Amino acid sequence: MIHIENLVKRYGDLVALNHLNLDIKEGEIFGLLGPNGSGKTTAINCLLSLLKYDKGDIEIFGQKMTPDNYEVKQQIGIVLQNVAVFDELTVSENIDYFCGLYIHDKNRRRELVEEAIRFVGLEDYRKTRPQKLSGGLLRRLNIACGIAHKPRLIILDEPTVAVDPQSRNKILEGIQELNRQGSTIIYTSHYMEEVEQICTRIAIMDHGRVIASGTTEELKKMIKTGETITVEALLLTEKQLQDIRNLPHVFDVHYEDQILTLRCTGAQHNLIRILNYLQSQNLTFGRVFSELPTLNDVFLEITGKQLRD
Ligand SMILES: Nc1ncnc2c1ncn2[C@@H]1O[C@H](COP(=O)(O)OP(=O)(O)OP(=O)(O)O)[C@@H](O)[C@H]1O
Repeated sequence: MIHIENLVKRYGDLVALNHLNLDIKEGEIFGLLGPNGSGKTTAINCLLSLLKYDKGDIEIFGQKMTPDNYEVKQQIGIVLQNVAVFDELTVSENIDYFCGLYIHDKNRRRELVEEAIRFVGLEDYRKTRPQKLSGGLLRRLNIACGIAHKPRLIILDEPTVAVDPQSRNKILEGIQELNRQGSTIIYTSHYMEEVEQICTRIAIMDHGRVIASGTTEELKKMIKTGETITVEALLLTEKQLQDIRNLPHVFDVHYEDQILTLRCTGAQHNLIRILNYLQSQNLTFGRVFSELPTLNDVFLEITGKQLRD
């Protein structure tokens, strides 16, 4: 459905997109995950022909994307980072206005506006003006305006930045429902938990390039970490740390502020082995937990830095 090939975008000397390649299929909730400044917004703006790029090709629905390809643009719903609604219109009127750009039948539009209001949970605010809405509710209105006409493709650029948990859940549920109803979704975020929760396929970006892509499971299989074990409150000597490093399947040991973090390859009994060792040394310890790899581990192993840096 979307094909991006060798996309290069420079802002002066800064290379914001460095030969970006992406393929997105119909029916996906496709997550574009990357730290701030990795090029997600630039990629979306180029995709929508809102921004000129230096090199590369973009195809949407099998057609070359150009600034005046209105046939393609008609089928895309956009929710950008900056809220763009009219202060002088109410919640319903705003949604009706944006929906009216695509749907001319008044009765059909009434249904769609009502559905969009329910989608984002703004039933109690139909007649409220945007200035009276909290940040989270305003973002929900922004989303309703972008999706009410039920486009074939919906692009959301960091829709949950700075929203309260209730609004965030409502937004994530709404996106999944839109996808069930037939829209393909592109979702950019630097929150890996969100991307992991809703996206069917993910591309991880860094420095304007895709550094890994696949389903969450596929991404996690690309890395060495199979399990991360954390043990709280210990007093470990250098000799003991060395013993721990030498335990089978342990490949990275970090000890700071009396918290021991071990990264192990996927194998059975890693936790038992470390607990047995601690017990054999008569060491006291507090909470112990074992976690499966996260997308942050994927990012960490590929780039050497945390996603949240
Ligand atoms: N108009 C601009 N002029 C100059 N540099 C820009 C401009 N817009 C973005 N950049 C730079 O391009 C790079 C990519 O930015 P972009 O906004 O696409 O990243 P992002 O992944 O969307 O980040 P964020 O999550 O902060 O939105 C960054 O280094 C940014 O500073």
